[in-house]
Amino acid sequence: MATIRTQVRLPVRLPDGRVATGTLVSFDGLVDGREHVALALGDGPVPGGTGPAGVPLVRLHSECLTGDVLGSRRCDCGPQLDDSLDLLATMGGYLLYLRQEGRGIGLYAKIDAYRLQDSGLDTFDANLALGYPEDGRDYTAAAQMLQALGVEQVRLLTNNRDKTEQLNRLGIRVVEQVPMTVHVTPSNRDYLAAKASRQDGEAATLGAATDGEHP
Ligand SMILES: Nc1nc2c(ncn2[C@@H]2O[C@H](COP(=O)(O)OP(=O)(O)OP(=O)(O)O)[C@@H](O)[C@H]2O)c(=O)[nH]1
Ligand SMILES: [Zn+2]
Repeated sequence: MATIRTQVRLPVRLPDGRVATGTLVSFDGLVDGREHVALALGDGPVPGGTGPAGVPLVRLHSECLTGDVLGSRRCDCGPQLDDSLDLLATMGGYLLYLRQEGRGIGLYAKIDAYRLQDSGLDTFDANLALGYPEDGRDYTAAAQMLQALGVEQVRLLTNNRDKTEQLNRLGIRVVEQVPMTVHVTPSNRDYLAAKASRQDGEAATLGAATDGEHP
């Protein structure tokens, strides 16, 4: 069982320039020993909003240094992080920032996988060619974090059915899977297409937005 270790107030700049007051939470006892954090935003779920009152909106965001920090256009993690912060600040809820870089294989391995993708493999075959699973992410620590936060039911912001299924199995009830906008650019088109065709249940074409890019 995990417990809350520390919580601190964290003002965060939202994509539109507004500043929201969040609370950053760290944990003791997480099963994988990684430094995952939760960011609580807003005043909690809005009664009478789009979902059942009292059930918070939650985003499980897997770390992506290239997309989240450096603005890489090879994936759509950065714009999806922005969308999540924007929505969570408005509706209230939690961002769980999970240290699962490269779908769990780590940053250097992801960079190796990118090099293989540049020679023709898709995102999943590149992982397999390096001896890694297509997607090795386990959300047990995420479930522990939610339990420590006192959250037993969630409206989960994702297109990835594996997240929903794992959380349900781990005792966190996903009452609704809320789709994310997919941000398509010329640089991530093949990556998103591979995800859509290879991941069963991935609603990757839902709400697609074409983001401008000047090569
Ligand atoms: N190994 C590997 N990881 C990648 C690649 N591109 C992005 N990632 C990682 O994938 C993770 C994000 O996963 P996505 O598949 O984009 O999205 P998701 O979290 O499964 O699903 P959503 O909840 O719908 O966003 C991050 O940890 C990224 O670092 C890649 O080509 N190879
Ligand atoms: Zn990414």
